Amino acid sequence: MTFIFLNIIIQNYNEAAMFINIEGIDGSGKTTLVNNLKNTFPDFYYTREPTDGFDYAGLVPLENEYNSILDFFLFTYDRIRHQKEIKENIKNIVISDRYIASSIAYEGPLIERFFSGIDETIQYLMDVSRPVKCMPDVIIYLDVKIDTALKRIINNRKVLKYRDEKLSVLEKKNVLGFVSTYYLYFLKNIKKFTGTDIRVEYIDANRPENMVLNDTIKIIEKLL
Ligand SMILES: Nc1ncnc2c1ncn2[C@@H]1O[C@H](COP(=O)(O)OP(=O)(O)O)[C@@H](O)[C@H]1O
Ligand SMILES: Cc1cn([C@H]2C[C@H](O)[C@@H](COP(=O)(O)OP(=O)(O)O)O2)c(=O)[nH]c1=O
Repeated sequence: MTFIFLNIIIQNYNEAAMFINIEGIDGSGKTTLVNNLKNTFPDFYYTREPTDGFDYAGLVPLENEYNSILDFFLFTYDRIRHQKEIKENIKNIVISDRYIASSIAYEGPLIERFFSGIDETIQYLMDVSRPVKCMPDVIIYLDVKIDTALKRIINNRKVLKYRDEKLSVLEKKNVLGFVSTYYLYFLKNIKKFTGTDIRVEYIDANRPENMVLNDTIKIIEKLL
């Protein structure tokens, strides 16, 4: 009996590893941070959204007034398929470059027009996200000034993503303003919207990448 009991404890312990999301607007430095983390914590499992199987062709141009509803469901469909990969690796520590908070932040502002405001919008998006069973234990948000992020994207010729090719820099700046508002509101009220105790950590990502990395390492080491 003891052996079975011990085995259950070990199993639960393994499943109780950690799922960390790295979030932030385009150009906040998520990909750079994740690449640096891979050198520091090579044994963690790294993933990202949109996943490699994402249906970019399904996205509709921004000018289509219903694009955000369709985009939200495309990203959520991608996330539901992503569950298997996360569950299979959760015995370890899983780090995802973007996850559910990205859908709230990017699709929320454009869907708000169907609702009375940000609260009702986010509540709706979380309701239709119920098939997403893996929720993060920790969200690390890279907080960056929009102008700083835009400069990084443009200077490094990081094409404004698929939906953004047609946007002027000013329009993209405007979009990222709404995205930041939704990100910060969602994260500030994370317990209300998710019903779970997700730990949120904010990192000043305006600073050089080594400082962002060091802060992140300190956060993760405290969690281990
Ligand atoms: N802390 C930083 N300071 C200055 N430049 C950075 C920093 N982090 C990333 N960059 C640069 O900014 C650009 C966007 O970074 P990236 O990691 O791709 O951002 P994201 O994945 O959040 O869109 C890259 O060219 C990268 O080299
Ligand atoms: C995961 C996700 C990403 N996105 C957007 C954010 C990015 O602008 C774009 C592509 O993400 P990504 O390839 O990660 O670009 P970035 O380097 O900016 O992080 O997809 C959503 O709109 N909703 C989502 O659910």
